[in-house]
Amino acid sequence: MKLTRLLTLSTAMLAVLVLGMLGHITRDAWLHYEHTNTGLQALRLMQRAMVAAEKLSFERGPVNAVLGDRQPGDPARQERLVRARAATDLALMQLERELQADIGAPHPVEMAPLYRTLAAARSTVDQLAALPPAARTAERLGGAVSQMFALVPQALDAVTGYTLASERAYPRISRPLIKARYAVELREYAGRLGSVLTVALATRQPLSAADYEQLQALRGRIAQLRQQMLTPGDGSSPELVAAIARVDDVSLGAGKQLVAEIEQASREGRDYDMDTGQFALRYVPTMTPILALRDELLREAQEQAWSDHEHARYELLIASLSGVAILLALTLLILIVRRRVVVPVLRATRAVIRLGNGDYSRDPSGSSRQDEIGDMLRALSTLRTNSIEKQQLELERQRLIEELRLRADTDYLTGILNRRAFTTAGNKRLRRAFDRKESLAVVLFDIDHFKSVNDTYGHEAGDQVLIRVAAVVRDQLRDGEILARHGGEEFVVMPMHCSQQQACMLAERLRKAIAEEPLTLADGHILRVTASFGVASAGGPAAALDDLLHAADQALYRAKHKGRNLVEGATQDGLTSPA
Ligand SMILES: Nc1nc2c(ncn2[C@@H]2O[C@H](COP(=O)(O)OP(=O)(O)OP(=O)(O)O)[C@@H](O)[C@H]2O)c(=O)[nH]1
Repeated sequence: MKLTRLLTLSTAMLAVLVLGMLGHITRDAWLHYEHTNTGLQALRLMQRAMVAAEKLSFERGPVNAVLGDRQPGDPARQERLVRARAATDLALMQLERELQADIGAPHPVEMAPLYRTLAAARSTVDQLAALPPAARTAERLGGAVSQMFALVPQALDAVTGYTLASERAYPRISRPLIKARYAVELREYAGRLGSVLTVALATRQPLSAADYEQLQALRGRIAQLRQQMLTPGDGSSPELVAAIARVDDVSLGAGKQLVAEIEQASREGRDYDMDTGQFALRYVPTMTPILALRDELLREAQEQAWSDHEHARYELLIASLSGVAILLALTLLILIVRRRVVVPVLRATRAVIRLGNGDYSRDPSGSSRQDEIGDMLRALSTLRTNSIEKQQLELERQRLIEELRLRADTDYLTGILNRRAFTTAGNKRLRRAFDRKESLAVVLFDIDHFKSVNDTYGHEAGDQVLIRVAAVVRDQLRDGEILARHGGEEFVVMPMHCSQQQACMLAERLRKAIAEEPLTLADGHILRVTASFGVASAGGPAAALDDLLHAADQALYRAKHKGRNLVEGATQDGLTSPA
């Protein structure tokens, strides 16, 4: 697998793994954060439901006052009832508005039935209050009070439901929430304690046996709730301890005392020194410390919930930022590896391939990096330099070999082929002519009276004559026609395939050219030389080169003998067949 492909695959796999892991962590953090958001909303709903329950409890005070009032009633009492009902309606409306938002859990309160029950209870109260006091029988009064009692449990159900939802999101606030709910219940039962007296106070009758029983049960429940509010050493804050002390002092102290006084008067058969309205005016304020206690507990729970919520938000932020940082770091790492390792390695690979193919055009070094890759590139650069030197040496060697070969084949004086080279080239051409069944001829010529040139003008002049004659003949020949110095002042020509007659014609042309060419010597002398030619050809069954040369030599001898400066062709007798 190619390195780039491997890197791409590894990068993709790593990215998938890291993204998956980061996605999982961030999703968890997000879900936890969402969970705490839901918890906060549940907490708000719980508070609203608590306030609604409290207002429903509170409304019973003015109701009792109106039910025990004369006819026509006291406007102040009416006014207090109107205000209490408005406060209840506002609390219920706020609860309903809060419910509009979806918290992702079934709502434990149905507003429509609550509104219906409330409307019915209020209607009963208003009808009863409109009657003359004598017509308000204990039974009817008890029914109205019971209808008012029935409202609060519905709100308390909502409180319980939202308390559980809040606890799920914030397990740590479980204890203050439960205690706050106890406080709401405490307020309700303390209220009921006063409401039990309504019938007796309104009708100016002693408390019934059922009233005593109910009072007893309520006191037991209140004592139980009080017990659960504060257990020794449970780490409650000083503010909470103070709030409970105030409940003990005011609600459970003064409030209970007021109820006990009415109860005492009832037992003794005395007339009550207050009606329902006066009782409510004194009794209802004693329950305020319970609400203060509830608010203190809620404040504690809220603080804790906000702290947990902030922590969840912080964790989500950290998870998101860490994810982004890890992704950035990974991307940077991959880019660095790609730039600093993969790309140079690929460059080095291409350089090695180039060097292997003998392409030294580019230097792979080009880098001042001090790591292993830099070392490798420098080593490749050195290899390239060495290879270039080696290549140059090889070229030089080839050139020298070629030069030596040329020198071995070349006559040192005239620059034309020497006898050895002619023998090789001539034999080759003769074989080819034989294969192709072509005729071939040789022209042998010798400078006439050359000894006298040497003798007259000196050996060097003789050399110049040899050089000039070779040049003159060379100019007369076409490419492919061989000219060689056969020895001394003797030359040989092997034209392209031609007959003896054609060869004789060529020889004649050469003879004329030599004879007509004035030769200027170094000392200024001009002389003319002639040459004698012997021509021999091998047609049909070819002759060996030596035989051809021999026949040509014989013809040349005859030319000399006949007076020189002549062309003489060989006779067929002068040839022998090749072996
Ligand atoms: N200057 C010079 N002379 C050479 C060279 N090779 C051979 N000779 C001379 O060529 C001469 C050949 O002489 P001969 O064989 O007698 O022939 P010739 O004088 O040319 O007379 P014919 O061939 O009969 O016309 C000799 O004097 C050789 O010394 C050479 O390379 N340079």
